Amino acid sequence: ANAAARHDVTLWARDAAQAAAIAQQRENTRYLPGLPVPASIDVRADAQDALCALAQAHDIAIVATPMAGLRGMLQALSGCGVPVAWLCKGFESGTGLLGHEIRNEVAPTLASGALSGPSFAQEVAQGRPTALVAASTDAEVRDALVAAFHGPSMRVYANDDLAGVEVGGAVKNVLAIATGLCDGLSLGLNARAALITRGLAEMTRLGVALGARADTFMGLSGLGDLVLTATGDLSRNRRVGLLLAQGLSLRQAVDSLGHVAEGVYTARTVVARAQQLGVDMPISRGVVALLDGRLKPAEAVAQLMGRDPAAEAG
Ligand SMILES: NC(=O)C1=CN([C@@H]2O[C@H](COP(=O)(O)OP(=O)(O)OC[C@H]3O[C@@H](n4cnc5c(N)ncnc54)[C@H](O)[C@@H]3O)[C@@H](O)[C@H]2O)C=CC1
Ligand SMILES: O=C(CO)COP(=O)(O)O
Repeated sequence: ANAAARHDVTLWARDAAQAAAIAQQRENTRYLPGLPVPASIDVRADAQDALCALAQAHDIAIVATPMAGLRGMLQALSGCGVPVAWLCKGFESGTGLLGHEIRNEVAPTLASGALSGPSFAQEVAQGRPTALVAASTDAEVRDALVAAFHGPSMRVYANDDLAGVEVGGAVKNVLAIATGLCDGLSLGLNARAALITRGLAEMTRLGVALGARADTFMGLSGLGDLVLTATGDLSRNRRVGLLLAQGLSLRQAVDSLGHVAEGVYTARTVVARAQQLGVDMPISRGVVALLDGRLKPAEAVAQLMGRDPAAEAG
């Protein structure tokens, strides 16, 4: 809706029935109920092999699937000659790859990037003020994203550190599960601030080891999205933590959301990649132990607090 105020926008959905319902009702009742889909947005469900033609009618294609759908969408859109940006935040299950690493595998020459930062979809759709980061190593992609989305209710900042922006978006989901758990166990505001701050430190360590710049993590996709997701009750990842603290099983928690909580699928990869690189990520490790059922919520907290003293930096 934000982009549609100034540009021709086509919304493509893989599910024809859902596309028809959105087109007719002018509302996505399943995923964003109560928020109008502007009449100017053309809603379609063309076959996937017709996606290229659809993309070529526009300046940029935006992929808004969970991480699990990104590979297929990049395959479908590679070779269309249209820049592509994804909104997904996470590491791909199975391969453990970030979005740009998937792109390197399936479409290495595709002009592409990520649009990320603190942005609950509901608030964006309501037109509330939001700031995003357009990340790409390709200046034309950054410019295309700014041209598409920068407007009265949305500021879009450019950043060429795609790896850093992607690590921020992926790791904050894992840390939001931890913070939801902390709040669900009523551990207090001191504990929440400590988790967010130490979480930012471990996110930054992993990002720098993966080639990102440390300052990126002080920006919108690092600190910004971490604060939003860890403290905002609209977050699905935070809700997973809150529900686990109430004693629900992981399956019950995930099923009750009705939406993807990427941190659940990303946590193991974060820890595995950190271990390969010799990076210590105690909070993420605790989340994985909890998700795997190896620790109960209170035991995960005790393990975190029981570690040896350490220097704050480094
Ligand atoms: N909802 C939010 O506030 C924000 C979400 N994101 C990220 O965007 C991504 C998508 O999130 P949501 O739209 O909120 O998730 P969602 O669970 O609400 O909706 C996912 C949509 O993708 C479709 N889908 C699922 N698997 C697919 C696949 N394999 N191929 C194609 N389509 C598929 C579903 O049918 C559904 O329409 C996630 O990576 C999330 O982290 C980023 C910023 C904000
Ligand atoms: O990424 C988001 C906001 O920037 C959405 O977070 P959740 O997926 O936890 O709802």
